[in-house]
Amino acid sequence: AQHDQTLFEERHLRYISPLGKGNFGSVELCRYDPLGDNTGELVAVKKLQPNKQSTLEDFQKEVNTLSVLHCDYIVKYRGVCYSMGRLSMSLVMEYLPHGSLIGYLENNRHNVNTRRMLLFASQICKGMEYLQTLRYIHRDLAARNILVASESLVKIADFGLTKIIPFDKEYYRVTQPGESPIFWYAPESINDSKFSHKSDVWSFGIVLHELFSYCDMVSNPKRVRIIVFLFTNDLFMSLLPSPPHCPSKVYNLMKQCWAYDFDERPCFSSLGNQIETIMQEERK
Ligand SMILES: C[C@H](Nc1nc(-c2c[nH]c3ncc(Cl)cc23)ncc1F)C(=O)NCC(F)(F)F
Repeated sequence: AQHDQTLFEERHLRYISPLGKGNFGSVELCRYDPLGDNTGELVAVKKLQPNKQSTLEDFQKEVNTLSVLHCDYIVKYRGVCYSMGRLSMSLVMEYLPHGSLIGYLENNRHNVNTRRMLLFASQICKGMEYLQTLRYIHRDLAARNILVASESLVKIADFGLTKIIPFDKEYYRVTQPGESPIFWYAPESINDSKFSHKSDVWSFGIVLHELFSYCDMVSNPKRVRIIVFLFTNDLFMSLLPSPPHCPSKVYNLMKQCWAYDFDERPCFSSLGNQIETIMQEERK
């Protein structure tokens, strides 16, 4: 069947439109149409844009990472497409028409209620728990990197910064700090370039805040800059205030994720359980 095809021939990959720019490359909507009759499947194709940071080696790592991830809450790998005689390659992934969580929350405020946000949060937790079983750290968990598959399913995407934690350590120290927006970074990641499952948990707390504030906080960069200024100047980070109408139990989850000491932050399985409990109560 075409679905387990991992090699896509460039001549059948029809460009349709741009989707966006990621960490190291741009993603385009294409149709893989070997029959040439527009019956082929739509796919999201990530092309490497070599610049000072990103190299083919980084991109190859991203491809290798995604190709081994099999989880309902992670965007599906479809295969690769070589062009220019294997000199350049593209990553072919499933195309999810609802796009990223940021756009979805902005355009669907009315029908995204607390229960749906909790459902999305629990799915992101499950995806992160799965990643952790393989010792992967995402390092760029943010609403912009979450895809909406349907009104009841979200998936984690963009594994451009993902690293494997060495077997003998509980964290990964990055040599060259990238250009990722530090607003989602844990203190130890900003101060010591240290990344771990617990720094992903800190970012998850920010994603929870994005979810429950319909990504409003992100869209007013003034507030974001003030908070980043406070934070990067080693002043005590005034924790983000609770979003309007956010249940106090959910805000408490966020605050747990933002414990300054990473040992005090909950793990993803604990977060998942706490979210499930809150969901039960929301149902009553
Ligand atoms: C750089 C690319 N940017 C964008 N992608 C898409 C998109 C729609 N539908 C999609 N289906 C599969 C994929 Cl891989 C992307 C999209 N929409 C808007 C974008 F700005 C990206 O990967 N962003 C991370 C994430 F996928 F989580 F949104």
